[in-house]
Amino acid sequence: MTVRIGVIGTGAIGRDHARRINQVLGGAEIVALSDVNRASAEAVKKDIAPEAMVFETGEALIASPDVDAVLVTSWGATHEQYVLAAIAAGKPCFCEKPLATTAEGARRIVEAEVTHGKRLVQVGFMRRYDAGYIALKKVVGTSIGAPIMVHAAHRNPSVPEQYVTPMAIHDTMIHEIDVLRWLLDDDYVSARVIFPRSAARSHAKLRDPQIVILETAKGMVIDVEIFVNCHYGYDIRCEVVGEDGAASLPEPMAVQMRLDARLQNRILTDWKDRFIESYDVELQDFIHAAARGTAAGPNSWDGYVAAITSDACVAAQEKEGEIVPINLPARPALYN
Ligand SMILES: NC(=O)C1=CN([C@@H]2O[C@H](COP(=O)(O)OP(=O)(O)OC[C@H]3O[C@@H](n4cnc5c(N)ncnc54)[C@H](O)[C@@H]3O)[C@@H](O)[C@H]2O)C=CC1
Ligand SMILES: O=C1[C@@H](O)[C@H](O)[C@@H](O)[C@H](O)[C@H]1O
Repeated sequence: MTVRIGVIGTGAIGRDHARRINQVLGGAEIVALSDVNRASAEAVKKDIAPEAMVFETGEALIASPDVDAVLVTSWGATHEQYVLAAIAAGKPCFCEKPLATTAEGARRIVEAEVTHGKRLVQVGFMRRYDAGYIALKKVVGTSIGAPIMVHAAHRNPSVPEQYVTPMAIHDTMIHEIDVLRWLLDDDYVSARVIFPRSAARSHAKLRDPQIVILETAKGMVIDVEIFVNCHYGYDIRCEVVGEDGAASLPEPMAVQMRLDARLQNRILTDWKDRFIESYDVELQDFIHAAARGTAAGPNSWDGYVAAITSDACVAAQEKEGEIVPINLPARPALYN
């Protein structure tokens, strides 16, 4: 079966996901596109999916009998309405992070999916599909023994002036919030944020860098440095310290050069390149599940937990240095 997919939001990542579905992956084709900026959808049709229909609204795209499954890649604040519409239509839906911009919104999606009674939603936490994180997960709790601490860093070379302090959590660190919970098989119980002096390249409305300290239910302590104007490259680091040893996320493959009396490795500068294979694998997983009328991978519950944790981290930014508790409701059986 070829899964007929409609994409809502054809900006940077929507276009890239459309490209991978039509040109890289198997088992699906892009049949529908929609964007509030119609010219953007028309451009993706012209360049990537000439057979696709362009719909005036995301809701019309979801309702179309020609669409089997939906990709939501519009701005974060619009995700909830489209995911809820896809669930109401009984169609599998891949939603980019965040699942919703409020914990309340994510809870509404969980409730709708639970009422539907079957998984339909996959959240775009692609790091769970990254070969490096998968290899790291294999040694956590085995070769290095039970984990005790994690030291992680998320560094972007630069961000635009509109990027303000809370975005460091719900736009950027949300990836660590999800992947570390998955890596450690644990949940968070508190968050605390510490700000060093701001870097010279930071902006007026951004305190950058910052360090978030999370504690987990099993007693682990995690520090995550978020530095989004680090200048030198896109750098994702993660070291897990266990009872018997420590393990680090592998560096992305890079040719090592001996040049000009220096030993050199290129450092990537763009998240699109750093996780290119993970995006391919996550979407292939979505296609396989969608062909069976369901969803796999990170689920709505993971999106909800990430939203609750993000809110706590933002509260912790505002109460600099204070410990903010994180309380999770009971997990519905659908997500066990
Ligand atoms: N997993 C990952 O690593 C990444 C995830 N993202 C997520 O993907 C989403 C999109 O990000 P980008 O592509 O970078 O943004 P973008 O701004 O390049 O594209 C978003 C598109 O959505 C359209 N749009 C906005 N509101 C809409 C609505 N109500 N209905 C239909 N279309 C609408 C805009 O016109 C724009 O074309 C965000 O939620 C972002 O957090 C973005 C980058 C990386
Ligand atoms: O999701 C992403 C972007 O939206 C975000 O702005 C970046 O900071 C992340 O590194 C990237 O993976």
